[in-house]
Amino acid sequence: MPDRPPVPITCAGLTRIHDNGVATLDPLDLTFAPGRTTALIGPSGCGKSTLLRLIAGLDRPSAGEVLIGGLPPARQAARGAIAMAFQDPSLLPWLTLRRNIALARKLARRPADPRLVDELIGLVGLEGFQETRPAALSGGMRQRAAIARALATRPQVLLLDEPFGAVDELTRRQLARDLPPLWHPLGTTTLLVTHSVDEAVLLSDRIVVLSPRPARVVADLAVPLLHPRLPQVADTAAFRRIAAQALAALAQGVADSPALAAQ
Ligand SMILES: Nc1ncnc2c1ncn2[C@@H]1O[C@H](COP(=O)(O)OP(=O)(O)OP(=O)(O)O)[C@@H](O)[C@H]1O
Repeated sequence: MPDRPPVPITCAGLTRIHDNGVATLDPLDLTFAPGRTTALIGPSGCGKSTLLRLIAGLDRPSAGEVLIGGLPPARQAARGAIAMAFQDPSLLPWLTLRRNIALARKLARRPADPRLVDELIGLVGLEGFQETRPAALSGGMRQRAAIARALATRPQVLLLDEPFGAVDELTRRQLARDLPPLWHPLGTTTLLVTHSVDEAVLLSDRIVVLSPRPARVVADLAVPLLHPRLPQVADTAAFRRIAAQALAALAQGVADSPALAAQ
């Protein structure tokens, strides 16, 4: 059962213009419903990571605002409500895997829970590596450790930026099957950035397709497939139809992009 209530995320008129003048968001108006999982897909460089960083409170918008359960991201981050697993997991090199994950709970002001920590390590397939330091883990293992670390805080908001990028295909499928049941019962509002359309359909309740930079919403697709989803769902007509719609929207966004059309 959730011990903290599910929260919505609202982005209103959100723009980020970097110091070099690069504008990443068009501005964006998006609301993410409490407890739902949304996949964000879009061409490389369109602004997906920028959007996630703004929602995480790691960056500030040039205009507009993000509210999480009515509060600014920095306030929610300070109370340990937000957890992230990014492409390049920043595990502390001097701590073992178990201690890295336990520390995340401490930083999120959650009581120690060694059983949960070990359970998560097992679920991401790192059983036996509890006392190993990050340097002795492969890139894919470190990514899985980062996912366990994010889930260990029992967050209200979970931000996943290409979390399976360095993970092999079979392990990816296993994680896609095993991980969502960990955050669904908590009512975690989850955003997943991925380059894989199939991963987006498999893991999410909704897919937001973004255009090339500056990102605007090209399509907003519901994924009305029942949970839990076994990998075989990818062979169903409903799954393939949604994947085809997402792919077509991606292509349309690129075709309609003024920047690319001018090249
Ligand atoms: N700190 C920064 N300073 C200047 N430009 C930046 C900065 N961060 C990002 N950008 C630019 O903003 C744009 C969007 O970057 P972002 O990382 O958000 O894209 P993305 O959609 O996540 O890309 P990818 O799918 O390749 O990871 C890119 O053109 C990038 O060069």
